[in-house]
Amino acid sequence: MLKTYTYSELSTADLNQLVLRNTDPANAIQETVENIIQAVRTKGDDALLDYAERFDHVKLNQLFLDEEAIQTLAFSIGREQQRALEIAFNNIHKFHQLQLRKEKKVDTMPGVTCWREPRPIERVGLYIPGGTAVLPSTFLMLGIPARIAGCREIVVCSPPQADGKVNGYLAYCAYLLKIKRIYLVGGAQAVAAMAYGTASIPKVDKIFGPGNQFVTKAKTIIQATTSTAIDMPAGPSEVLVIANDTSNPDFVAADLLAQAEHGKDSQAVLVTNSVQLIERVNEALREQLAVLPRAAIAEVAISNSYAMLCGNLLEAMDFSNRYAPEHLIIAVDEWQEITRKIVNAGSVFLGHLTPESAGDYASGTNHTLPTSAFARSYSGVSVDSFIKKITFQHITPEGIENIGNTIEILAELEGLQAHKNAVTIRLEAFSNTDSGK
Ligand SMILES: NC(=O)c1ccc[n+]([C@@H]2O[C@H](COP(=O)([O-])OP(=O)(O)OC[C@H]3O[C@@H](n4cnc5c(N)ncnc54)[C@H](O)[C@@H]3O)[C@@H](O)[C@H]2O)c1
Ligand SMILES: N[C@H](CO)Cc1c[nH]c[nH+]1
Ligand SMILES: [Zn+2]
Repeated sequence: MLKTYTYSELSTADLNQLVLRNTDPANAIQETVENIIQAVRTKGDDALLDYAERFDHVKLNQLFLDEEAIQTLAFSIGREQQRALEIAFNNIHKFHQLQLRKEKKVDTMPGVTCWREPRPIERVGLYIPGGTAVLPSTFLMLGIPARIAGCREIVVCSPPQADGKVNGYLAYCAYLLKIKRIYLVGGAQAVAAMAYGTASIPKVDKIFGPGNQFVTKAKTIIQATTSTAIDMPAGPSEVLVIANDTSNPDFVAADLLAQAEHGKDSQAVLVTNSVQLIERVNEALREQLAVLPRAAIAEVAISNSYAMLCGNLLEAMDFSNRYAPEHLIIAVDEWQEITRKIVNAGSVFLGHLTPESAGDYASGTNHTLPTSAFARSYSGVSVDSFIKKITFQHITPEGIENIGNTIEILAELEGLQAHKNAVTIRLEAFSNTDSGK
């Protein structure tokens, strides 16, 4: 089961190696993805149709589902599932709506007023994974903040299923989000299509959404080589659970497996000060894997995962901060005391009754989160991710009097005479006419 490392026995180099999640050491994925991007740029829709056949094993007649097709699929699902998606929609909406806060204007000097105003990113692309599992919840996690932000055009791509459509749950999310078209494109080719545009798929300003290694690699290449931005690298799922003798080993094992079942490249890390807990969690993992439908996937992920034995909870938190997990679960009685020590994490789950699945689906927080240690510098998706904040300023006659000389001196010391002149000319005009606007 989980291989075990002892924190105090590891050198800094060993620790760095353990927290490094380089999923493409031979650069094989990089090469594949570069080729896909190039094919989409040169062959457009034809390349997308070819890739649907090659990777998704489906021959498509057209690259999208229209409003009527979406409506039919949406209402083919059960009432219980509709209700659950609606409750999730409402909770996610409630949590995200609060993120639209108006900022105050500030007078930095009398007559010099500065402020910021939000404007939605006009054209956004949402990628909804659909390879090993279709994730309608991801559609809500991306579509709701995009709608709250007020984005004008929302382009949605998801891999086609075997019947050449998307599943009904995804269609029901489109209905809730008032999205009238879904493009049947998956993987790196979807990212390339939204970055460059094709005859069918509009080019967008920013691409959002998680995905497998091909999707994540495509996003990072697009970010570096085009003017299309990305939300963040949100690749294979990860969880780090901090636990001790107060933890329930069955709950801990369940949380580790919940992320392990996402994909063979997922990682689940247990950090604890208790050897006994590691043994119990291993036992529980065996029991739960025996009845898990996706055991074949989860077992590979667990074999690439590990337990870290620490001296105490502070050391455990220190390791967690180095690892910067996408999801951090603190499954101990003393969670309140150590929460203050969190420096790096995408989303945090506190106590024994807060499974990570709550945030994946329905509590309200966003599940599109930075992976591969990017939680050191990125936040998860929020309404802010769909907005630009533009700065504004206005200077009155009193203001230019107050600040003018400072600007002149600073422009002079940088040797930028034209900058200085833009102020001097105004001060002179103002002093000549004794008027200003
Ligand atoms: N970090 C987050 O916020 C977050 C959220 C949800 C899901 N996830 C992760 O998203 C991932 C979803 O992955 P998935 O595979 O199920 O779906 P996916 O939609 O990301 O990928 C499926 C596509 O991958 C492409 N593909 C498959 N094999 C290929 C190959 N050999 N060469 C080139 N392209 C190929 C195909 O085009 C296919 O349509 C999982 O790893 C999951 O952990 C992360
Ligand atoms: N755990 C994933 C983020 O890493 C999100 C998800 C969607 N559905 C289930 N889980
Ligand atoms: Zn999940």
